[in-house]
Amino acid sequence: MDSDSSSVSSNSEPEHELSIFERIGGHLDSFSSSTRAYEVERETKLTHALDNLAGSPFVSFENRVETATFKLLVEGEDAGTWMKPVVGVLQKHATPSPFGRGEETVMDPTYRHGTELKADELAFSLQGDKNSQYEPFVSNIENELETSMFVGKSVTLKLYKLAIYGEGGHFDWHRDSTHSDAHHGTVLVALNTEWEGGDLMLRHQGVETIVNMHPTTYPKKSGDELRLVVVAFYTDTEHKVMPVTKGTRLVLQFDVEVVEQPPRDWIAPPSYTPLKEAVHRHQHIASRINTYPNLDQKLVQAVVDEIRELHKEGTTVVAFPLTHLYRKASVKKEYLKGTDSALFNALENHFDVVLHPVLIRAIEDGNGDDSQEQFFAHKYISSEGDEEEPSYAEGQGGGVSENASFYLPRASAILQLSLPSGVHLGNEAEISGEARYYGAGMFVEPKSDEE
Ligand SMILES: O=C(O)CCC(=O)C(=O)O
Ligand SMILES: [Fe+2]
Repeated sequence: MDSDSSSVSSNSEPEHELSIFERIGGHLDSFSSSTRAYEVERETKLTHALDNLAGSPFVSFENRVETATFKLLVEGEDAGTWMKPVVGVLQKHATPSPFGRGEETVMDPTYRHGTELKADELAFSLQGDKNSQYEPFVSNIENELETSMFVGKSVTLKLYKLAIYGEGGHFDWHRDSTHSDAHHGTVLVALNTEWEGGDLMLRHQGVETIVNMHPTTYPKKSGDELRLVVVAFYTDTEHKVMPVTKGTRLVLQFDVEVVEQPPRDWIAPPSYTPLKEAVHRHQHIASRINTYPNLDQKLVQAVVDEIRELHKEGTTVVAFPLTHLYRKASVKKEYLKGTDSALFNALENHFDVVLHPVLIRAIEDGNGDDSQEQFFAHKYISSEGDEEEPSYAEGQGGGVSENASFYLPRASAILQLSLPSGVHLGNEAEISGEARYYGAGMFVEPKSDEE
């Protein structure tokens, strides 16, 4: 196993942010009981646009399903297992890989050099073999993608081919062809062979990332367990395979088909409330999945358009959470990170945008099976009074702001606003309900000179 290739970098830095948050959590000033609440809206066009922006353009993770029993059969012939493939048998049946240049499909070893086996030539278990873990392996990947790249959608994996790269094998920069309207992603999984070189490179918004696809071994009492690395990217992500300098690289390629549907319960039992589920998802991603920021201008524009629409319909203040956590004093334009910064800059061209620390309050409504969480957002106002906002500080607590809403996405921001249990909040007794979520929000109004 070659372990010295570049490793995947992660931008999620959740430990860091949560620990900052934990530190400031102890010092939080009291909430003003006079702040008006913002009604929280979920599952709207704007929250979906924010979810799309929060979706990572590519991810990688280890699949923990045991693959040792997976066989490899080519046209019925035994070609070993995923753990120990018999390269010679695979090669015997494989055909050279072409690629599309304009309208033509061509062979050009200077651009692409490798062979492949199509899905219908392959099988992973003998007929009637009931012990195969292949189904769980696939659904594990589907579930992970529904929490990371395709939030709020339903995902199906379809085996497309097995790519074989011997010494000198490579594939220059390209985007994958799509095979159906529903086909929006590619999943790659390298089988357990020895190879050097052959790095997979991904390019998104001009930023190149190298992903180490070598399987990892996990020591277990019952013997070492092999864990395969899963890489997934949107079909329009440019990628490339560097020349293999030694050995053979075998890569399974799957098409990811995406359906607009509520996702399966990937981790949460039915009794889980949406926010509990969100917290789980965040912890899960933080500990298991490498994600990357998405700064796609089309997705940013979709958010701009949606906000304009809401203003037109009479919601004068459109607010939503930031993706990252910040120290309270750092909730300022100049400190914004990644997507938050890109979005703020884009919105500022069209609207008046204000940043403000926010608390999301969840109130349990009813009990037992009928219990539902109701959400309210509050601007966090320091007890020093220097940040009081007259328009939202009048009246007694519990009032709901009119013509203003807080839009809570499924995925992005609220996950990082979630409070680790056990952190004590300064003076939470002043508001009813359980104060669990902190962070900051963007408050977007029409430009005042346009009114
Ligand atoms: O083998 C790989 O890692 C990727 C191959 C690829 O990009 C393709 O065949 O389209
Ligand atoms: Fe490709």
